[in-house]
Amino acid sequence: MSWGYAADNGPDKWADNFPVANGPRQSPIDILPGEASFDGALKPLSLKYDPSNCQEILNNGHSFQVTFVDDTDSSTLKDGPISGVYRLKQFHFHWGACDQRGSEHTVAGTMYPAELHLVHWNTKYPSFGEAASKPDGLAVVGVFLKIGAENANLQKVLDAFSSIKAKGKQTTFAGFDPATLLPGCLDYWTYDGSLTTPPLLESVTWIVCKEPISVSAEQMAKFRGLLFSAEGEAECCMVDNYRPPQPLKGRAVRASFK
Ligand SMILES: N=Nc1ccc(S(N)(=O)=O)cc1
Ligand SMILES: [Zn+2]
Repeated sequence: MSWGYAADNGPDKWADNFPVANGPRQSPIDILPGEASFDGALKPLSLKYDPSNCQEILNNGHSFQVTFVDDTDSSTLKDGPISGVYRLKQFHFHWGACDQRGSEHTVAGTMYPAELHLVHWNTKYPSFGEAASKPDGLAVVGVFLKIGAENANLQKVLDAFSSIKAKGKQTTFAGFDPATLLPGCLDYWTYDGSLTTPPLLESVTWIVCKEPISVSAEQMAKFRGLLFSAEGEAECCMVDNYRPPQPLKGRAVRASFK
């Protein structure tokens, strides 16, 4: 049986097949702002995305993701805590069955209803797959979602959900600018971590934005209409697809802001 988020294959069982689950730099973590150290050497994030690189949207049975063409440096992340050029590969979300849970990172124990992950890979390596096994291979920008006003930019993504309700469904998704999902202020916390789903590879420089973006309660309900299950299987709502915070194990969390 493959990994998931249920009692019999969820986060507490992942170490059975992926022993790195108990490694020294696992993600997510609970971010304690009072213990994060301001680092004046941290640069502002430089995110430059080309909407024409947006390719498709798919339900992979764990989340939905929007995938980008990554064969040129036209959609990249630079600066911030990283050196070199990282290319955008995909973005996806994690969310809860109710508005009180769903994010992976927490802030002083506060859980948000959802969390956006923009996944980038270091172009010093030949591909995402190669980069994913290197300690400096990936950089993921995390953005919290908070219940508030309807988010018109996010709605463009949700409008595609009818075509990808079940696991394995995908459809063309063109011309979307992921920069429209970023908060106005790009202050961030950063630490060395991992993928938050199997294979849980310890290759991610995490960059978690302090400022959330808004999502309406009705929009969150649409996330919960997606299915973990494939067509023809017993329907299982795609909710609570988040890993809880993992031990910090001595890692430093730095802040780009005072
Ligand atoms: N296999 N690819 C993955 C990419 C990103 C993440 S996450 N949730 O850490 O951004 C997990 C798996
Ligand atoms: Zn993620």
